[in-house]
Amino acid sequence: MCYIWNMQVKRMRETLYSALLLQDISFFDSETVGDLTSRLGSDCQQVSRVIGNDLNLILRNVLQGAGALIYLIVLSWPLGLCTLLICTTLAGVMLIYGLYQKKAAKLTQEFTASANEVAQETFSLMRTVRVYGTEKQEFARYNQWLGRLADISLRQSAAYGFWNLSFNTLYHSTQIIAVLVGGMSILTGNITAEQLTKFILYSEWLIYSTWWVGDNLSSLMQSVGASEKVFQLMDLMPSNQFISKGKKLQKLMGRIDFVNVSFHYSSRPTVPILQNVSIAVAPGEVVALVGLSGSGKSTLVNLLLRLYEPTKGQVLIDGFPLKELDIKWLRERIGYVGQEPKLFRMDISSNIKYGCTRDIKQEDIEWAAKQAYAHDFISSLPNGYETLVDDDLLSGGQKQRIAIARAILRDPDILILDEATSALDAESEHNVKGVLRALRSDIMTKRTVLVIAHRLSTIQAADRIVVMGGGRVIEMGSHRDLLQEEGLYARLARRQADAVA
Ligand SMILES: Nc1ncnc2c1ncn2[C@@H]1O[C@H](COP(=O)(O)OP(=O)(O)OP(=O)(O)O)[C@@H](O)[C@H]1O
Repeated sequence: MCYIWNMQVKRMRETLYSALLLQDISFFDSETVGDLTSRLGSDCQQVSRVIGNDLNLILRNVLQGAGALIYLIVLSWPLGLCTLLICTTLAGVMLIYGLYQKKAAKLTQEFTASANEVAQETFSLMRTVRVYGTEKQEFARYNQWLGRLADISLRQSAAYGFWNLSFNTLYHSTQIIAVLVGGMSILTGNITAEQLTKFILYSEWLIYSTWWVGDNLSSLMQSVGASEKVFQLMDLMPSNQFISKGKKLQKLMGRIDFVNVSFHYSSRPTVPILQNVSIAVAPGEVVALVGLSGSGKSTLVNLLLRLYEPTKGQVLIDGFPLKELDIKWLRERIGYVGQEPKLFRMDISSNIKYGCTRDIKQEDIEWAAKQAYAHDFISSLPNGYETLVDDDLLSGGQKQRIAIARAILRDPDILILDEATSALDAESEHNVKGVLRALRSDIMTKRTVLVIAHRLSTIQAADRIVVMGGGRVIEMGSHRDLLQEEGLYARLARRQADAVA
């Protein structure tokens, strides 16, 4: 038992390692959360059972059956061959049954993963479900998968019944044949009554061994069906960025060049997301990316973070292709605040110092929180910085301020803000913008900043504004220049001004 448990933990560790530490982010785009979690849970359990239990029992019964068969043939070869024929038929039925179980196990895993996915999605989107009153629809969606699972298990029971019937029929046939053929052999004096009794006992032994092998083989096949996906995952080649040791520069200056970059997501190979994008960002420059929703701004940032590789062109940092740089070293020097910061279920201090590799003191954490205007609300929480964060505890703006504090504490050479202030009220946004301005203007810690924002008021002071449309750069310049150009930026700025008025 302990051995099987250890095996299971080992498989779970290997599976998680393979997914988390060796795969690119695109791997997670193509997998559902339910599928991945069931691989870690029930699939790994099945794999351990194969190694720890089924194989052992199969081997023991094969040896026992082979011994019994040899003894039977020695006792009486015609009777031995009849029993062998029956056992071969039984093995044939067993094989078909085993293959069916393998297929059924695979479907069971898939349906369980889909059911888990629906349950996880419903629980995480509970507010939306409540507000839209779709509890019954969600229940029906879940039930639909459970129905499929029930259907499969019904078929599995029917197959088991067929297998049991075949076994019983063939088992009793052996006894009938033994009595008939054996009785005639006694009459003709070929064997003695004692030999026939031994024969019946050993043939029972053989057929039971065959049954045990069959039973364990079918559960082995089920495990193989379930474990295929675990092994597929463990066999995946690790991503290049984790195996090749790249360059570590003495100092990151913060120059960024997107050179003729084109990109599409592998899940939608026919939809170009970026087309021949070329942008050069000087060290210490603040560049804002604006454009309509879906124009590819976040994707460009994803390429800079090397979450995806460009399909054409390249991204250079300080003149070096991203691929040549040590990815861990580079990411340690980049601060990133995303659109909807999700916090970890840890205390606030741990969330702020998350991913920081240098030695951090509590004063540093509080300093960063003060800079991000998060200190006051954190202090008012019952346990202050020790408060455990759960998703309902903090508002969107408060989470965003914690994420900004995390980026500030990192003291990055390149700061990326993807709609980082979208959830803040006007006053907090003004305050945080002040901090971000200070962060980049400090001569000692001058850093390159890439800002994505829909609220154009956020980025007016940027050194340069890049306007994107349909995956291309369509305008570039300062706020004032772009207003004069009368293009998309000017139109967007006018619309936002109208909306405020
Ligand atoms: N992981 C993904 N797989 C497939 N397509 C994706 C993925 N992420 C984004 N896309 C698609 O890429 C396009 C560009 O998305 P992106 O998030 O880069 O736009 P954006 O300009 O940042 O939009 P927004 O301002 O709304 O955040 C969209 O059409 C989006 O549907």
